[in-house]
Amino acid sequence: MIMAERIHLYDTTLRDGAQTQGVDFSVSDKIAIARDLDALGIDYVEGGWPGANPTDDAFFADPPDLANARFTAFGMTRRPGRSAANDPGLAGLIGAKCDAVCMVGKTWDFHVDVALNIPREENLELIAESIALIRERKGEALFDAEHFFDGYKANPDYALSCLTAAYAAGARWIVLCDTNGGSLPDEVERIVRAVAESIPGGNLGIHTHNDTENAVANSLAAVRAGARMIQGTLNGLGERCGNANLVSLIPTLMLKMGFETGITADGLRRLTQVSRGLDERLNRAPNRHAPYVGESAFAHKGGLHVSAVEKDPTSYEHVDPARLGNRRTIVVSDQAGRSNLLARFREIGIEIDARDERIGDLVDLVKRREYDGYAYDGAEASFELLARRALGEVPEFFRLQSFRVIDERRWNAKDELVTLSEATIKLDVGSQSLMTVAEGNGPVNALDIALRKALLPAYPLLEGLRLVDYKVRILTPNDGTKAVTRVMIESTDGHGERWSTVGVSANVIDASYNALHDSISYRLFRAGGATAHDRR
Ligand SMILES: CC(=O)SCCNC(=O)CCNC(=O)[C@H](O)C(C)(C)COP(=O)(O)OP(=O)(O)OC[C@H]1O[C@@H](n2cnc3c(N)ncnc32)[C@H](O)[C@@H]1OP(=O)(O)O
Ligand SMILES: CC(=O)C(=O)O
Repeated sequence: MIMAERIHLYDTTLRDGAQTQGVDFSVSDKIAIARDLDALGIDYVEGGWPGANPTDDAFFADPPDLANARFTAFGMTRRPGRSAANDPGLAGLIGAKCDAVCMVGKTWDFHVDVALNIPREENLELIAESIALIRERKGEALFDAEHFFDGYKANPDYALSCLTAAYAAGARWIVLCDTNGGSLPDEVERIVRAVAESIPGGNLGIHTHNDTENAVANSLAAVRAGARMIQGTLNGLGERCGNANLVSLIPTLMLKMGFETGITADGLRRLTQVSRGLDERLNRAPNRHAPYVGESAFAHKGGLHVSAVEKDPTSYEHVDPARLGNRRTIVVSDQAGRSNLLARFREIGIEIDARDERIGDLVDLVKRREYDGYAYDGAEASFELLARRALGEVPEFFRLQSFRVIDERRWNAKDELVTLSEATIKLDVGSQSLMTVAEGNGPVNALDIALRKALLPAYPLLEGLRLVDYKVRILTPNDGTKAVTRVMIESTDGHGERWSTVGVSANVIDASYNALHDSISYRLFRAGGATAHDRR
């Protein structure tokens, strides 16, 4: 049996990822992320730079126990004018509780001249002495060759002599860094091949940045040329435009290029969860379009696509989403055909004969409503109601007679400027006519409160219903303040269930009411809805 070649995965989310503008990990974030990476099967988890800030000091003073990964500290070669043994930076690395140390060193003559401002020979001493000391005191030293590709293009002999100094001093991995992120895949492949020939036996790694949107492609080019370690981050976090995205690289290496990594098939199925878990921690919306793990990565919208996917998913899927822990979704919109509707019906549990003529009517209705501004591909609950109403399955839980909303902006008794809204709503629930009034901090909030106040006695299960997201989009911007607006609402029942609804109107309050009406109707319908208002 031919054994697959092994790629070693080195994660720098907690160090280069922490250099992302707007990202600020706490110690507990770092602990949780390190554990996720370890459970995934990453070989090296770089925890940060001990000595650089109190968070990293605290993290390295009491690091998490990792079952598989080598917990790694990052730092730089010694400062000029000091011995390695007397360098405070190296002392911090030696004192850190870790299994390995990765040190960045200069390899571009321009940087040695300008940033360090020392003779080029001296930089070779910085590298060799620092690597040798770390190797002796910590067991494993890795060398991040900063600006290697720019350095090689400017002065190949000098750039290579820096690598040779690190290798001869005992660096286990020599990692070639595209620090400014400006290299292209053909250059990376050519240069890595040349290095592999110049330093035979050296374990080469690659560390790329995404400044030309080529960090993943550059990492793969380096692997083609012989690199066997990839440094990258979860979701491509990192300085400026980010680092190579390990979440994209891992499945490509394993499922397409046939490499072995420390990640098992079970680990791979955790990838979607790990990627989205990081976004959750950072309070960011996950990228729907992220390859392999995004919500849209296996979402089929075009009618032709869905028709074929229904027959065999491999017709429009390059890998099985289940292998990444992701799932297939079928989207209904104005790009849909009968197949989209039938697939969605199956997903939501509607049983209908594929030849039923109401399906064609519903396709036409969806297309007309999308033309008017509705967007059902982001409002699954509104689509389900539309479909079930067309099939006569949704009762009228309440009927609006009228609503009125008043906004008031005034100075209060404390001489502060306040804006308050008041909504009055009249509606029928069964044979009862009701009227309620409520105040809110804005017109939609007041309307929402008034609506629920009226409905709660008849439908107590609405108690936990909350709006978690509210988005307004102007659909006809050229109409100025007369523009048609689309409101998308995301609601929760307070027990983890979430659903999205949509409303469209030239009046933003009216559009909001439509979306609220669908949100409440959907909640009542899902609670068993086909019977009337007295459900509790
Ligand atoms: C390519 C990369 O992403 S490498 C990682 C970059 N990440 C970070 O910088 C985040 C953590 N850094 C820090 O907290 C701080 O920069 C520290 C604690 C490391 C150093 O802080 P300071 O001592 O205040 O120095 P400062 O950051 O202003 O400048 C860096 C110094 O290191 C020197 N230096 C840079 N690279 C190296 C190197 N490989 N070897 C030795 N010295 C170096 C610079 O020449 C500069 O020296 P100077 O002050 O004599 O001009
Ligand atoms: C080491 C590193 O982060 C870089 O060169 O980009």
